[in-house]
Amino acid sequence: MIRAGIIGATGYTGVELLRLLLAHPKVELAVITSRGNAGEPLESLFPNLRGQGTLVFQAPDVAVLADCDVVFFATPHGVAHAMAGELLARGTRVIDLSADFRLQDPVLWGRWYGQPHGAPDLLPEAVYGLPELNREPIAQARLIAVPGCYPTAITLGFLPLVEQGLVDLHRLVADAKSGVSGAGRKAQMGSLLCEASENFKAYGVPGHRHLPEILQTLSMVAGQSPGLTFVPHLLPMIRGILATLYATLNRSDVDLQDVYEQRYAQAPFVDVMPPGSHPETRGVRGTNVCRLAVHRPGDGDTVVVLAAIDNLVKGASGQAVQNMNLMLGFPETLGLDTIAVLP
Ligand SMILES: NC(=O)C1=CN([C@@H]2O[C@H](COP(=O)(O)OP(=O)(O)OC[C@H]3O[C@@H](n4cnc5c(N)ncnc54)[C@H](OP(=O)(O)O)[C@@H]3O)[C@@H](O)[C@H]2O)C=CC1
Ligand SMILES: CC(=O)N[C@@H](CCC(=O)OP(=O)(O)O)C(=O)O
Repeated sequence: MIRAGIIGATGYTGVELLRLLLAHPKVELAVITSRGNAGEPLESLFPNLRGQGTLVFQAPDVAVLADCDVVFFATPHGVAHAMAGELLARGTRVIDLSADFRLQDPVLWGRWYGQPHGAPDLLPEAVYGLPELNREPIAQARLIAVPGCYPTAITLGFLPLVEQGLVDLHRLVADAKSGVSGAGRKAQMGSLLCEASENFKAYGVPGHRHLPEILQTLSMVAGQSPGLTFVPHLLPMIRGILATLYATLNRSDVDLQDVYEQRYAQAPFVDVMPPGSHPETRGVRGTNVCRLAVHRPGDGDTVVVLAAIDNLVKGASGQAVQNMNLMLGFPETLGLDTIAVLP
């Protein structure tokens, strides 16, 4: 058994990690942290987890966490900057769900996140934890930057087209919709029931911090910088992201369905649906699966890709566990073979 710790176990991605790791056959959950609820038993915050052992929340303390083989950061941006270096120095692997190590350029990170990068010395060893792209580097890594939720759906959707140079790189469009849990559990006006229900809106049109993250990956794959218009929206639901992606084909003699099926043939968590399909968020709710469908309306030169994920699972905690499995040499799907919850 490996010993795991979760920093920020009271938040939405933290409790999703709890749900997955408590059921993981190779993991002993050793430390769960909360600053405000230290000393409280697990079930006092999460009654659904009553009966799942005797875990008690503890204050985040590197000396205690360093006894773990792997520590997950399910914390706001900047927290992993401050603590990851010491954990790594003490031999603990780090899987960070925040954006702290996603951008390779610390100056660019500072511009988008509004604070100076707190651990630029660690960036060279951080591996971007998208298993469908970086399976081998992840297996060798000590420090993983788990991709953001929108970047997971959008990158997986565009990847086959961009890798094979099938589309005009300067005219990519990602129209993406997220449930409210994407904003986290902390109190904020936009997440209130009266604000977020019976409403549907776009946000971040002038620039969202996931844009540089998506561009970093697609540029690396394409060998040049693409042009991407990314518009996120907030949907009146709790979980899920649906990304509708548009691109202009630069050749017409290609079987797009075959391209997608071949690209993801070895990816256990990417489901390329049959031609004509429309993936939906409830079809992935509670699972680590990204469901994709590729369309070419009217056999024209526009390709439309639909990508559905659960933002808290494939978009965060499930993907983090998938990374842990690869890092520790476990089967990639261990503890993640859950079936979607309806409705
Ligand atoms: N929600 C989502 O869909 C996704 C979120 N992410 C990222 O994952 C991270 C966590 O997100 P989410 O779970 O939504 O956030 P929440 O706001 O729901 O939870 C954050 C947790 O971090 C803890 N925390 C806050 N500040 C500190 C600190 N200084 N030191 C230690 N712990 C701290 C809090 O616990 P306490 O106050 O009890 O200590 C809280 O439980 C964020 O970086 C987010 O951007 C990534 C992909 C998707
Ligand atoms: C609906 C919603 O608010 N979603 C969040 C993104 C989810 C997230 O937390 O991503 P990071 O890990 O990159 O911060 C947002 O748009 O800011």
